[in-house]
Amino acid sequence: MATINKNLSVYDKSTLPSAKDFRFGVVVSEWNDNITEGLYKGAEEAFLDNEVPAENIIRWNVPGSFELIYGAKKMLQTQKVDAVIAIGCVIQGQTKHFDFVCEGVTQGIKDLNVQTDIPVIFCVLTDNTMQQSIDRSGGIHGNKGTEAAIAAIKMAYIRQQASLTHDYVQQNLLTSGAIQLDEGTPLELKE
Ligand SMILES: Nc1c(NC[C@H](O)[C@H](O)[C@H](O)CO)[nH]c(=O)[nH]c1=O
Ligand SMILES: CC(=O)[C@@H](O)COP(=O)(O)O
Repeated sequence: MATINKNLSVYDKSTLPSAKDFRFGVVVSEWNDNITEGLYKGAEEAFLDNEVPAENIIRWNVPGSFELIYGAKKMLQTQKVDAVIAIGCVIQGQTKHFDFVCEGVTQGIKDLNVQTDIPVIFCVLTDNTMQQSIDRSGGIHGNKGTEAAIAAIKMAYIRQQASLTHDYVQQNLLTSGAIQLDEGTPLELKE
C-alpha cells in the first residue's frame, strides 16, 4: 500500500507489547535535518507514548544517510539496546548520487539485520522532492519516524520472545536428560 493511502502515524496502542523495559538506539542523519529532526520527533514521541523511559532512548547523529550504516553498527556493538532506528532523508538531486546513496544505505541496513542479533529499523525517506519528505515527516501523510518506533517496539519484542523460547528449549533439553553438558561446556543448539 502506498504511503499516499496510509497515515504513517496511526497505531493502536492496545495491540502493542509493553515497551517500558526496552532500550532503543536512534541514529540520525544531519543531511536534510529539517526533515530528520521531524522524523526523530515522531519516533521519540511514539516511544514516550508507549512508556519507554526517556533515558532508554539513545540518540547519535551522523553526517549523512550513508553513515547510518556505520553509526548503527557501532550503536548496537557498544550500547545495550533492543533495537536501533536509522533515520535519514535522501532527496533526488541533479545526478545519480541519489541512486547510490539509497541503494547503499538500504543494502547496508539489510546487512546489519542479517549479520547481527539486534533489529535495525529502516527509517530513511528516499524522495523525489522536499515536499514529499515534508509530507512524510509530520505532514499530510503522517510521520515515518512514528512508524519506525512502532516497528522497533514490535521487533524488540519478537527478539525477546525468540530468546526466551531458545532458553526454554535449552532448559527442557537439559532437565529431560535429552542432552548433557560436560563441565563448563556451553550448550549450542543447532539452528
Ligand atoms: N544527498 C544526500 C546525502 N548525501 C551524503 C551521503 O549520505 C554521505 O554523507 C556522503 O556521500 C559522504 O559519505 N545524504 C543524505 O542523507 N541525503 C541526501 O539527500
Ligand atoms: C542524494 C544526493 O546526494 C543528492 O541530493 C546530491 O545532489 P546532486 O545529485 O545534485 O549532486
